Amino acid sequence: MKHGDVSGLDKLAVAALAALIALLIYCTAVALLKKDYEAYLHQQIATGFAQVDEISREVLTTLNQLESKPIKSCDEQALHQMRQVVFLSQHIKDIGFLQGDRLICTTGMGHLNTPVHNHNPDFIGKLGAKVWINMPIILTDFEVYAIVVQLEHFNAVIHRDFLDSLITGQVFWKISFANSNGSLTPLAGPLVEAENSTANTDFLLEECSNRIPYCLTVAASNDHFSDQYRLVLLGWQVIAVLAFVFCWLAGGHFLRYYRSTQARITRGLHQGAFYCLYQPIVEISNGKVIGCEVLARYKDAKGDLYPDEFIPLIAEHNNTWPFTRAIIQRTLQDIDACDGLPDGFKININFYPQDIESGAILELLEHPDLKRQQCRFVVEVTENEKLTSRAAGQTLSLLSENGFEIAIDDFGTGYSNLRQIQEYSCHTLKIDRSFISEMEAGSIRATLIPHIVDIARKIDARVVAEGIENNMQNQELISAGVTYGQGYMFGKPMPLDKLLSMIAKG
Ligand SMILES: Nc1nc2c(ncn2[C@@H]2O[C@@H]3COP(=O)(O)O[C@H]4[C@@H](O)[C@H](n5cnc6c(=O)[nH]c(N)nc65)O[C@@H]4COP(=O)(O)O[C@H]3[C@H]2O)c(=O)[nH]1
Repeated sequence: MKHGDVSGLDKLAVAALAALIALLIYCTAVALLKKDYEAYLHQQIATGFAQVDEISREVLTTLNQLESKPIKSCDEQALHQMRQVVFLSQHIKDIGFLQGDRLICTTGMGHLNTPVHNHNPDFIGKLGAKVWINMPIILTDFEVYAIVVQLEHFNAVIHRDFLDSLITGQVFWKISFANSNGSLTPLAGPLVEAENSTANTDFLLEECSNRIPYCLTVAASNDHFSDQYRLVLLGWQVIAVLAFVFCWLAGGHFLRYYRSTQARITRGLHQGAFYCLYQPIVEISNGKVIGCEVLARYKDAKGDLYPDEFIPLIAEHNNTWPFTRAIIQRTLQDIDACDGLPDGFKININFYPQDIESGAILELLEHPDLKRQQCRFVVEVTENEKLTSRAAGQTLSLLSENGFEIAIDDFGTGYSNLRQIQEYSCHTLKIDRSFISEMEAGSIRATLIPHIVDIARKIDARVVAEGIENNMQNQELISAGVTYGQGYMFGKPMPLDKLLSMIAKG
């Protein structure tokens, strides 16, 4: 594959794009890992909720159990039963018995000489339990702040210690009481202290329970995130660097291909970059235009390409028939757009020998427009070994039988087999330009021209001399018996409207 030139700016753009892709890969990976980290934080909150749930379930079950017992006063038997419950319980540190709103005994203190009056609870739970979240309590002989839950005649005291270990991961967290006015009162957790200092809260998640009015908040810093995922992040950094190198190399390769002549040709085929010029074929004695040769040209945003650049590449990449089909289509469009071509006007179209050998060219027989036109379409094909095959001979005969003329291009330079040429009734032999250009030098090749004229006469074919550039060549060709010709002397390849005005001028 022939690659195109890639400028410094192109290289820079590819490097920038590769860097962008690598960055995008890395950022996406980090974003996914952050999501994963957030899921981990959610999990921490869920663990906290589960603990509070477990405690509240134990408290309510215990209080309901006690309530179901026939305890009416605070005698020794009742205290014994209550102490049994405390002993078996995991979280309850003390149980109290109330008459009305007066606490008259507790498992820790026994009978209270002075009953304690309850003040208003902080909240009343959905099942009717009254809850104080920060009640000063005398447990045995020291005062602590505890959570107290009361259901009818009994209350349970829970140490606030459990609040300090609700979440064990290495993250900042806090538990807050949700006040009835919607505000939050922090109760415990490392984040309460950290918030007053320099807590780094790049990640901050807060969830509230819908059963008990409290919320759990967890916060973490980017540093902690990076610590957690150190190895994975390193892995993604390596992947990003590899992605950069890969994209950079692949991008460079793609760009070289994109800029290559081959890629331009392939794109041009789909984008209509090919167009046609028409070179007049004349009667060389009087200059009368009797036909033309269709010559392909290419133009895109990058500029022009000439046949010597694109014709071989099209063959190399097996695009011969799509290309020829596009040229025929373009020619028919041009002809349709202007009238005034004389009847029997010959339109020579160049074909690749491989499309004749493969039979692809037989598609012409299905083309209604090629039959409808008043012109004669001439299949012009360069001498080539492919034309010597039996299949190629049969194809050309079929075309000839169906009204197409056959012209052998660059005659005298290749593989022509006279017997075969006769078989498929070739209509025209085109003498290669090199014979004409060497006429003035009197080369051996130039002396062969009368022989070609003789051959043509024998097979009943016309002779067209290519590349006539001056009158001296023209006169000599007339003397050698050549009737038709084309060349800069009569006209260079030109747009069809110019050819038409040339015909009109006579
Ligand atoms: N120096 C000089 N040159 C003259 C003169 N008169 C005509 N020419 C050039 O000679 C070539 C004649 O076409 P060709 O022998 O079929 O040779 C053609 C033909 O083999 C091929 N080609 C062009 N268009 C097509 C196409 O549509 N299909 C195929 N398969 N081949 C094409 O490319 C070749 C080159 O085409 P072009 O560059 O257009 O070159 C054209 C034309 O511009 C002259 O007086 N002096």
